[in-house]
Amino acid sequence: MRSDSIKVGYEHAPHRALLRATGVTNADMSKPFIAVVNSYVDVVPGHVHLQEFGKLVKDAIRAAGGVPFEFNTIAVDDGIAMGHAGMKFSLPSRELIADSVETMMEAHRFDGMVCIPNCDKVIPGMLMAAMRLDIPAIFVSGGPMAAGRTPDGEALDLISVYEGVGAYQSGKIDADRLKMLEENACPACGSCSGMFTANSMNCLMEALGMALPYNGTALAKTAEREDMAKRAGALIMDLVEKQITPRMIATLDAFDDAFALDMAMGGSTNTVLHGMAVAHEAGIDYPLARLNEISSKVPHLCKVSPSGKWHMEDVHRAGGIPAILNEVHKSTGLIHLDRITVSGKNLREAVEKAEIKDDDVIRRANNAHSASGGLAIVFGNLAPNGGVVKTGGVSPSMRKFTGTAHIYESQDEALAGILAGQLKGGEVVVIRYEGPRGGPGMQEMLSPTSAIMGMGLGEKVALITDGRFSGGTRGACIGHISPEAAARGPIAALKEGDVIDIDLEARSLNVRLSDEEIRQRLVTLPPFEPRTQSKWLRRYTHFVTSADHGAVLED
Ligand SMILES: CC(C)(O)[C@@H](O)C(=O)O
Ligand SMILES: [Mg+2]
Repeated sequence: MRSDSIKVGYEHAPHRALLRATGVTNADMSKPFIAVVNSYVDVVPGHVHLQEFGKLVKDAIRAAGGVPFEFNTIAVDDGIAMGHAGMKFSLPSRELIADSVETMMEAHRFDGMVCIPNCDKVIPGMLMAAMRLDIPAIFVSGGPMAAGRTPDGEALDLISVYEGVGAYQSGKIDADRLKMLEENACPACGSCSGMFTANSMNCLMEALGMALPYNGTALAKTAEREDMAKRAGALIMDLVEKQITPRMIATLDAFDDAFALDMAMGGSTNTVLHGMAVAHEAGIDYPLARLNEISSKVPHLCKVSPSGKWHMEDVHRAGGIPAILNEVHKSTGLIHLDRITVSGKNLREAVEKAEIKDDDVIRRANNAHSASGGLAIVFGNLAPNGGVVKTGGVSPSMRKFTGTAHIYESQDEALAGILAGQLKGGEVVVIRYEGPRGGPGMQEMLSPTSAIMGMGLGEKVALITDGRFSGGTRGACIGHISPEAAARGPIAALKEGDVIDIDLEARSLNVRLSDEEIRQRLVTLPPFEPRTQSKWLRRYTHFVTSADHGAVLED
């Protein structure tokens, strides 16, 4: 066992002395040492309940013959970090989590790990570490929050409040309504209840094979979720015994299946960024353009908030991720069912018998929202290396749009301008210098996109950025534009009033300028100066790579 290198032999008497002081007994010394990688923090509703949740896992490990050792990662609450300088730290926290899990696992030679993520960056951070280490691992998430309800029963979620801000600013709702939204949108612990980034990633882990069936949809603090924790604590012992490791599970076929699910369920655009980063750590160079090939073959079957009225509890009730995967399998033949998963069984075991129990929530392929998937990658002279859009969240009238550039040099400037009523309609809002290096930290633009929707401008303006979006963003919003402005991508060449053409069917994003004009404009720009005094973020800007490679740090 890996852990023999800290607990076997006379030369490890000091190590054992220390382990005894933590409560390890003589009998424990011959057992596998299992890390419980928790992410309990008080400030995130998706993590506030994970202390007792982690205990369920530890007890199960011990009952199955292992010795559990729990440690914690950080967890950023994107919704609280949103709309101010705090959001610059969100994506970089993913790298801190990956590196800290690697550090703890390597320093203490654990034999396996049960990872307990839930919200946005914690899932990819832990998954990146699991792929990097390639030591037996299983994931069990903290679970989604239930949807909120207005006093008359209308479903609410965090995005209702974000869009409420724009509606209040433009006089569409009063202060009492905004207060009601604030008080009712998030009823309890769990990851915010729509198909936002946390739930998207927790669902993708089922398709990847790194989490048990229903990991993405069984609500937090339910008997079903707690049973999943207990099963994960027992299953890690089998994975260690059989030496089934993450890279044996998360193969290229597994990533293809995860992105096929993403297309069918209309996941957050962040799944593209994080999926590329996790694949990179698994040693797989996943080409961004491959997503369009998958999107063209996989129907969009499920519209969950912000793209529709359903929430995770509805998806669970309707059959969950296994039911979506089964419908994709039956209608496209694309899903690789005979792949091993952390359950010790093949994907087929959970998927083939799964039925759709409510075909309003999970549509059948012959009645899909669209024949192509809910995400797309656009290319063109503004995005030579790609841009990402959640097509499932774009209204039909905005899938083809031409507008004049209204340029903001930062998210803060854009939010202030939008809320001050600067937009009239017919514009393409350009928010630049918010890429991985330029921001730095590639902020999510939920505040500006929600303000646009809340002010009723969603059918009148589009928005493009080298930053990224929240899973709660909807509308004609294209993000992750690569190369970013700080890397002198063409988005840096744009001037106020330039005419921009967006065509989602053609997967294109272009400005009506010649290549020579773009080149001329770029060479006149001054050298880029990092825009942060933060020591950590300054270091981050030196190592971060482009969004089309997952914005990972250079190896
Ligand atoms: C605040 C949210 C909804 O978590 C957002 O940050 C996301 O990425 O979905
Ligand atoms: Mg987020």
